Amino acid sequence: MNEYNLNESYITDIKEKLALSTQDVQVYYGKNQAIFDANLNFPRYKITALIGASGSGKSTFLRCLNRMNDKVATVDGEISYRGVNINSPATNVYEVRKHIGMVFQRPNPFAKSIRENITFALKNAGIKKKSDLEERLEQSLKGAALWDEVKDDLDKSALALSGGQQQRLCIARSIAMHPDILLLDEPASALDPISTSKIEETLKNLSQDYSIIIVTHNLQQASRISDYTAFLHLGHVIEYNSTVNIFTNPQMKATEDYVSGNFG
Ligand SMILES: Nc1ncnc2c1ncn2[C@@H]1O[C@H](COP(=O)(O)OP(=O)(O)OP(=O)(O)O)[C@@H](O)[C@H]1O
Repeated sequence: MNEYNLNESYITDIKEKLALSTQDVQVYYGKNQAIFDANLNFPRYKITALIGASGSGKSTFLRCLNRMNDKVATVDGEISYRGVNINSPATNVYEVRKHIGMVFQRPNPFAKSIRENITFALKNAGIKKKSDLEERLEQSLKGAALWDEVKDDLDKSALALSGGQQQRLCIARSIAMHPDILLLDEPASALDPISTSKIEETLKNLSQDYSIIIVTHNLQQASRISDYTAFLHLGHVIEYNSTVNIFTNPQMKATEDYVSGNFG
């Protein structure tokens, strides 16, 4: 395996409005440190991809951004969202997740109807009026490009949908809560190429209204859909730049090797 200097990095300065930023984030699983000094600024209404080899810490880092690591890891440092350090123990985790939603690798709809998958959390959040629920249902299914396929089957089980449709339902479930930021952990890796391209198109459209951070193994996917890309190696953010620069003009040897397939 090639040896790279983990203390050198190239992190571009984001001049746009920010959705979220991390300062000196360190993550430990017991005594093992999985993320080292992550300082990243995520721009608003853009898609940022996290790339890197297996075990480089992409999912660990993503999961910090809406406190999903709370019970499994120790996360030090600050994660700033609208002027608040959401990594502080004083911050209400449920409140954080209303603003920062997450979609996982495997589609995980509830074993309920399509309608209930969307309305369940809304009802829990206090939205009771039928017309409001119906409006959110339609809006979010349209946002996830699923409405036309399911509008006549809203009371059918979500589990009867295809994998790709289930994943778009999970995206709809997330956006129904009107979050600001959407985190996605390899949302298309379990899907066929047609479903993958539908998800990519959906995310591109959603980035007009949401700030999106996506973990992907698929370098073509990162270059197709993201505006910025962070390359992680062994828990270190080695390079962060516009996606065009990461793929055509990488500043660090490790990034160059990774994007050109000469890594490892
Ligand atoms: N729940 C956990 N407990 C202990 N160690 C973990 C846990 N989850 C991840 N790790 C370790 O943290 C490091 C980073 O793992 P992580 O899953 O974040 O990497 P990744 O880049 O997302 O990998 P992949 O692409 O394979 O999903 C690895 O060394 C992994 O073994």
